[in-house]
Amino acid sequence: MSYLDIRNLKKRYTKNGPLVIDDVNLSVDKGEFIVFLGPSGCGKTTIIRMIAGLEDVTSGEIMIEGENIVGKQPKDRGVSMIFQSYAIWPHMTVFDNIAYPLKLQKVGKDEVERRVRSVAQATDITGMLDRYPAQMSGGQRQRVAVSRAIVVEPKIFLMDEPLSNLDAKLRVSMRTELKNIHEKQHSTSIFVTHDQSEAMSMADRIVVIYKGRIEQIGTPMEVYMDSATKFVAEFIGTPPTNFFDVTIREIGGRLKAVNNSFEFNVPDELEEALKPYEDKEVDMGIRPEFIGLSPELERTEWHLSDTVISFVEPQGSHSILITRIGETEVKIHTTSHMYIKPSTTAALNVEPDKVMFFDRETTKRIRKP
Ligand SMILES: Nc1ncnc2c1ncn2[C@@H]1O[C@H](COP(=O)(O)OP(=O)(O)OP(=O)(O)O)[C@@H](O)[C@H]1O
Repeated sequence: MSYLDIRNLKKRYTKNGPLVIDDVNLSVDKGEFIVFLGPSGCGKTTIIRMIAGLEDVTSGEIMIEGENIVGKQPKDRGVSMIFQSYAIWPHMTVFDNIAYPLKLQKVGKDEVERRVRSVAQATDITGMLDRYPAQMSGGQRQRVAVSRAIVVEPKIFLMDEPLSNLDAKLRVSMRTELKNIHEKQHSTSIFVTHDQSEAMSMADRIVVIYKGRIEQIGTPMEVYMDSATKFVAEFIGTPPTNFFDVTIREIGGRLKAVNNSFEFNVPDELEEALKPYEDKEVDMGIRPEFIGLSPELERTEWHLSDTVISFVEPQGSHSILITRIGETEVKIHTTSHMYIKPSTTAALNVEPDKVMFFDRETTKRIRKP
């Protein structure tokens, strides 16, 4: 049994309405930092509101340390939550804001003093305890909201897009701060975001959610390098994965992924997995950094196509090149500082073990058996 176990969780907002959460299962270990990642409307907020007890569960169980908390009052669940709009009270000092939940729990005065100061140290607002929220910046107010949520030492700390009201620069620095606070407090945290770079930089494990279902659970590197579905490969990474419509065919005794623009040799290790797809259409995905460019027109066994580069977007450390293969726009992320001029003709070769194929119907990755 894990620290938090979510089993067969389902949610309908109305009796005959759609299942907005459709059989979610998740186990979280004590001290983990979990990020729920997915597009707007996929159900992230609904799940954490059900954990917090702010929303009814249609069916399923939410177990914390082996006890099913479904049906319990929010205040009895040992869970704290902060929101996008950090609701702190304007008429109270920072100290009183943080102390408030402890006073509700009738914690003694000395203990309140000790815990507020200890949390304020972790969130780096010790010098501001006598201020009022109006005298603070957005980032500082969000730190007060975090302090107030963690001062009660919750079993689970839930955060619903807590950084989205902050400006871009502060957002990035608050990521590191929140992660630091998490490390110091050893809290078990669930953080909701639709921003994949926020998820990648903060999570121990990412839960990718789409249309009320979990697409994949994994470390940031796992969901990036080993995407389980077409949605995950598309949603994670900037620029996103390039996709091609291809048909699997045997040509000259070799399995190939074919369309009007290329005949690409299926990598050896995927031959067996792709054999049942012969004469069927599948989606082929390649991340922009796994397409190699040869202006000398050198073609390897894993040659995709020759092409003319249409646009170049220099990024300093690398460039993003934009081209077309047939009807498909393709983005290439160069791995060096080399500058390629627009209108350059080049051969595109692929790293064979980085090519992904997805089943058209299930959208799942076709893996070697
Ligand atoms: N109170 C409600 N009544 C009916 N439907 C709702 C209600 N709240 C949310 N929904 C629907 O449930 C689905 C999931 O919504 P939810 O807010 O959980 O998504 P989300 O992933 O958190 O989105 P966002 O990133 O935009 O906040 C959506 O289709 C939404 O329209």
